Amino acid sequence: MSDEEDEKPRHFHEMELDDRILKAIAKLGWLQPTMIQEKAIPLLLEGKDVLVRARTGSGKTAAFAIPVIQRILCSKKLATEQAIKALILAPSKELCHQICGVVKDLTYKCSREVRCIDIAPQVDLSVQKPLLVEKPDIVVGTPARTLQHLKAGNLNLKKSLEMVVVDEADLVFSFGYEDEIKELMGYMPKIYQAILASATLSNDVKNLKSLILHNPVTLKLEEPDLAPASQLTHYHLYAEEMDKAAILCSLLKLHLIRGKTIIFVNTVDKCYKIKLFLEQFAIPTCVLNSELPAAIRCHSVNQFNQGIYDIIVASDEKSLEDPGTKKEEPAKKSKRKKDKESGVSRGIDFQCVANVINFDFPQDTQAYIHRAGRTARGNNQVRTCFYILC
Ligand SMILES: Nc1ncnc2c1ncn2[C@@H]1O[C@H](COP(=O)(O)OP(=O)(O)OP(=O)(O)O)[C@@H](O)[C@H]1O
Repeated sequence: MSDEEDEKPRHFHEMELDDRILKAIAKLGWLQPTMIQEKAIPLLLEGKDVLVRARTGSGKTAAFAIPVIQRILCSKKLATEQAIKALILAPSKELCHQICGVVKDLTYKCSREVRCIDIAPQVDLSVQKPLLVEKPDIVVGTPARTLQHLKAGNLNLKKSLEMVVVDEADLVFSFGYEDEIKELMGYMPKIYQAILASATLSNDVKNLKSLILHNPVTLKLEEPDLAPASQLTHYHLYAEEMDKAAILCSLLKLHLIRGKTIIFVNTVDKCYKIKLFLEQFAIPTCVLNSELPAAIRCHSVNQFNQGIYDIIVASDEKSLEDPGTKKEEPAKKSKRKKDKESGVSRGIDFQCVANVINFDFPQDTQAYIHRAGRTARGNNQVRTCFYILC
């Protein structure tokens, strides 16, 4: 094969995928794999352990979900018994909900053959037990929740499990899941294929890698952390703190900022202040923060994605925690309960976002990257904007 042919992007239909997966991909409107999917899917189909490092919004979820589904469909041809084949771990309830949604989209032509359940919602264990007794092919959950079911004897992975995926691996340890992951390993079979997906290669990911992966291939794309300028434009506006709300309101009212918009702030209180302020000027908004119950957070993201609201005010105070401080510090001022398993700027797939506004300055480069990563996602070629008010 010539170099030129070698460099040509591959198409999904060249990856020897089941027809039902290809039909689902076509229904999603994905014309060709993203760069990380093109590289990761063939390796995963070969059964290799892979550490997938690619920028936020690059399509990592389908990069691991497609091979997982393909492998299950293949094993179904021979299997006589229904069994749990894949476990997907993610650090927040929103992400688990989202991953399960992607799997469901990709299995819409084979939903009887490949069943997936999300055990992250904090309902009583006994409510989910009957679902697990049916042995769905794929179980998605947070490490803590999965461990609870394993300890309660509702889940038995030792005999049947073939694949383990950890999504947003760099967050798993910083969410305080280190002990749970170590304990979880005791419930795994000796041999399984493991996949770690992460937007960054932190020390936490390296620790997780040595804990979970065996002789892995590390896929680290040589690409910038942020979407290219053809997809994403960055602007900054200088403003006094007290003028920022009025400026924001004017930009929206004058339609200088158009389309679906995420406004990031650094605290939960600010989230409500901005919402109330904008609503005084008849600008409807919804809010997202770690003090909202999980079901409401998922509802807010759905409402935004369905276009019921064009503006969401999100506080990503979780990502502001020092990743080095693994243990949760006792809340100093607020008596309100924050959900440890919530994630706002990390991994959430807000759909068709035209603008991201940093009402509060992101605390560090990673926060900047992850906020920016809520827009210009996948192969979306529509130009989007990232504003900073500082
Ligand atoms: N091949 C593709 N073509 C077009 N769009 C795609 C493709 N694959 C995934 N997408 C879309 O790209 C968006 C981002 O995908 P995904 O959430 O998997 O990214 P990610 O790399 O996991 O990001 P993050 O690190 O923020 O979690 C989604 O809306 C998804 O539907």
